[in-house]
Amino acid sequence: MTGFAGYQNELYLQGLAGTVPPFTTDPERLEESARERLGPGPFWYVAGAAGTGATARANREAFDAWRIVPRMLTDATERHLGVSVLGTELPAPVLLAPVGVQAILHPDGELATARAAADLGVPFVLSTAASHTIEDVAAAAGDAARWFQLYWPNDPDVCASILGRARAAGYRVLVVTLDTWTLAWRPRDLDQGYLPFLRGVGTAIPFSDPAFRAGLAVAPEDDLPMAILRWVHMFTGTDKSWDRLGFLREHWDGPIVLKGIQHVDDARKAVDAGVQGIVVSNHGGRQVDGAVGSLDVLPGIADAVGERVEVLFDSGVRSGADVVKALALGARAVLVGRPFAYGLAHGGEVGVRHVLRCLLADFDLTLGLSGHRSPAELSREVLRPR
Ligand SMILES: Cc1cc2nc3c(=O)[nH]c(=O)nc-3n(C[C@H](O)[C@H](O)[C@H](O)COP(=O)(O)O)c2cc1C
Ligand SMILES: O=C(O)C(=O)c1ccccc1
Repeated sequence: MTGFAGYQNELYLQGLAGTVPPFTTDPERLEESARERLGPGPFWYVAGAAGTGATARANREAFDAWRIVPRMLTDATERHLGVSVLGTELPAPVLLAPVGVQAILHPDGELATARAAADLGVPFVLSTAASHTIEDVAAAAGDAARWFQLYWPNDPDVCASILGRARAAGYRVLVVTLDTWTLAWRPRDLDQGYLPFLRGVGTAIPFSDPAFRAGLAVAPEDDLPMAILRWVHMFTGTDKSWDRLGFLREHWDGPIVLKGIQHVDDARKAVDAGVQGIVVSNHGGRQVDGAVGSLDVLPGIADAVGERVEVLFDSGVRSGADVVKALALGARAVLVGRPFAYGLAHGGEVGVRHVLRCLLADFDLTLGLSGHRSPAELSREVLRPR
């Protein structure tokens, strides 16, 4: 067995030789062991969700509401997992979601994640709230696909400067996150008094930005709280609107993807705005409590937009079966968040690579065993409601 499923063989052969994998292959156990490794601050910051956690639960329930109906004797021994996303061939329909402040999980943070992703050819989406700069992460990623996620600063000079840096450093796709113009009510973080951002973790990009620094009376190194406050003010606020997307278009000549779409009408507005893609996402349940599961809204959105924008999906993807379900319901590819963050916490680059290889192997095998040779063969016919 070759391809991504080869990781299964590798692990069995290691087992034969008396060794077991350095980290668990099971996503739930991985979360448990991340909890043991990390302090409560970082662990709950990553694992936590908005309010009562109802949306994060709804994300998982939405996956559980669908069941795969396997087909036999289809000869799915040879499989091709590759998909084309926004003009690039990816080895599999999986990307790493933008996750900020990765230095709370491992000192190498985004550098380690970018290396692991590059090694597998999986695109890594760098968050504006990263712990390393745009340029350093680009260097770590080498030739691999680079995507940049924007927390859209109110200050146009700072926004233009950050976008210019990302373009100059070779990032091609811009992901604009719409659902986090302020942080939600997150009781875990409030009870712990833990927000990494307020400790200056996740500020590498603004603090290294000439336009941002030019607006400060005192350098961030000399007055950290003031610089953090200014940045928080800059990326929170409600002055964004659909008509202002033109500003981003003027400053970005590659594909633009809007992240955080949950309503069919917003998906249609994205089409009208002329962007190239959307991420159907509720931020892993971290923003609106009591919201609909992200997978529940995917089919309606996919139907509404058709081929006019590329539809990506995230929030709650944990297994190969989840990837099959999201693709069958209309996603071209999925992004994963927390699982790779736990991998990073376990072993930096090696941990992220392990988690990714597990997910890709699981997807490869689930796709094949359910009778399919490629993502293109997945449609709603493959699923049944529970
Ligand atoms: C710790 C953490 C930090 C995140 N930071 C960002 C971020 O900086 N920008 C962003 O667009 N999304 C961010 N997200 C949301 C993810 O991109 C993604 O939407 C979400 O994690 C998907 O859900 P999952 O964790 O269930 O896979 C973050 C998520 C987590 C868990
Ligand atoms: O925590 C998050 O979900 C998130 O998106 C974020 C926002 C600001 C800084 C770091 C992460």
